[in-house]
Amino acid sequence: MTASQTADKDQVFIFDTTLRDGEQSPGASMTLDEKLQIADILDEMGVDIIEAGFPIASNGDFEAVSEIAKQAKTSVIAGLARAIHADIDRCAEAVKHAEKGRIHTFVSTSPIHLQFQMNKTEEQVLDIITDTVTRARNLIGDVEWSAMDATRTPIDYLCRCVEAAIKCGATTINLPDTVGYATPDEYKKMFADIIERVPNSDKAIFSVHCHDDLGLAVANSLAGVAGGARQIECTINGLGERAGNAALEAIVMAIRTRSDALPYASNVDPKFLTRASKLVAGASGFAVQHNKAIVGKNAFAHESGIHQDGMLKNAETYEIMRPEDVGVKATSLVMGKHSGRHAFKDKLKELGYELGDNALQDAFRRFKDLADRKKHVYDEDIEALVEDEISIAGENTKVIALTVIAGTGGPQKAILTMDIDGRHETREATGDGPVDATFNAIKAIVPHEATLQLYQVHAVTEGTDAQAEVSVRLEADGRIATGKGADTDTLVASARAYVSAMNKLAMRQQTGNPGALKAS
Ligand SMILES: CC(=O)SCCNC(=O)CCNC(=O)[C@H](O)C(C)(C)COP(=O)(O)OP(=O)(O)OC[C@H]1O[C@@H](n2cnc3c(N)ncnc32)[C@H](O)[C@@H]1OP(=O)(O)O
Ligand SMILES: CC(C)C(=O)C(=O)O
Ligand SMILES: [Mg+2]
Repeated sequence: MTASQTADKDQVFIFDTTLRDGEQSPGASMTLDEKLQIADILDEMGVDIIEAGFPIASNGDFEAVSEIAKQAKTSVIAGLARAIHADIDRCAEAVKHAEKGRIHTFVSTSPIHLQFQMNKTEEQVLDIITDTVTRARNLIGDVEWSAMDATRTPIDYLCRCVEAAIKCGATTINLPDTVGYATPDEYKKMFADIIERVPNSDKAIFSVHCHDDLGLAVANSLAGVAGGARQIECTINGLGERAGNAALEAIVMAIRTRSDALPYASNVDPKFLTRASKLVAGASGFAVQHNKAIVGKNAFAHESGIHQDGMLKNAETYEIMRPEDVGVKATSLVMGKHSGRHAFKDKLKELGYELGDNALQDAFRRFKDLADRKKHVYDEDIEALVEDEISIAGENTKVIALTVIAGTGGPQKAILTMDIDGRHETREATGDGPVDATFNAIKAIVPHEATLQLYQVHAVTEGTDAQAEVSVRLEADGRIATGKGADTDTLVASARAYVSAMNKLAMRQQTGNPGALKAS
């Protein structure tokens, strides 16, 4: 594989290490079946190289790399190996089933790693590089060599290591920011310097591999590419050691979306990104944070009124990517306390309601009140609210305020204020339970003799903050009327439902006056 130029854009190779570095996240172990599914989608989406595991680590890892190697259609399948013959041989054994296999061998180069992890001198490590890269190259034509902790390695020594690896046949040179320490400028300069100083640097493709300890993994990866690297090592959802690796989806979409500033091309088809993200989240058990770039639940969702208004006028006002390009069906305008009238009206239209100006204003005011009290406002909530609004529109007897004192002490007491033809009246009443007290308070304000035939409550949605939808059926003079009320407070919904039934009954008696209701 060689770096090529497509028109005015340089090709960057995407190297996915979800199944190796990603799986190194504590608690993210995946089964063989899950790994095969993930590898399959990575292959299909156009990932150039899949690092399928670390074959010496366990028999399970060996089997996973071998099986993925067998199933791969177009991707190169790589396995990781320390700078140890046994690791390299085991890796070669696992990737040999692939049409295109790669051994990825690595060794530490930084002073702190040489002293404490490896207990070796610089010269000893140089000999190890020569020995192990040569061994790998004798087993396979595609060898990647990585300088573990490259970004904390003195540049002169790093140049010598890279030179030795290329001399022994490494075709890819990876300079990882193993501990997520680099800044973008430093990382870019490191690549530019090494590529300029190392003899035969053009014989290998240089690769970035960044960790997110300082939240700079994607920025550093792109900076490394600006410095001359043409392979990017990354993971789906940024899964990986500690704070994770650079997120593949962010890299791919940054390159596509800002092709003006980042003149590179990748083979990855972004339509698969959402599916791949869900698959990895499910297999690893690491849920994706809602505000994660590209694949987070909120990446294409808007709740605030000003943004929703902008989105309805032109999606480019607040979105720099099209959701369908990354496999998301559509942008969602989430109704909540920050939403405005434009989005509310649009939502009503979607739900099949066309309200007049006044009804719309009333419904919007009630929606805002509801959103203040309720964490999630679902379509069903809005439907219940609008149905309630429609049923009381034009009624001249309305519930204004209700306070109920309930509990074990009894008797339960309701203090109710109602609007009757523009006049406010307040009464207190007790009852056998809070609903009975509430209905007695209504009767105290509007004395009538209709009888209650049915009282029914159901929750509009799930959760303790769900709206209650109450149905009340009243009967008078052989006529029957049913009223509905909806509110997060079951008693308020009950009062509304009762008053609505009362109003309807009065209309049916053609008096229009609930106070005129008589018992049959
Ligand atoms: C930055 C990275 O992501 S590096 C990859 C990290 N991933 C993993 O470690 C996951 C898989 N690892 C494993 O299953 C195990 O660690 C194994 C099988 C590789 C090794 O297990 P063990 O032999 O029990 O060794 P252990 O893990 O305790 O210690 C690591 C040994 O490897 C050595 N080592 C570490 N990196 C390298 C390297 N690149 N090349 C050669 N030796 C290395 C260490 O110095 C230490 O050797 P020592 O025993 O002589 O001190
Ligand atoms: C093994 C290497 C490439 C690595 O994962 C790192 O240095 O972070
Ligand atoms: Mg890593």
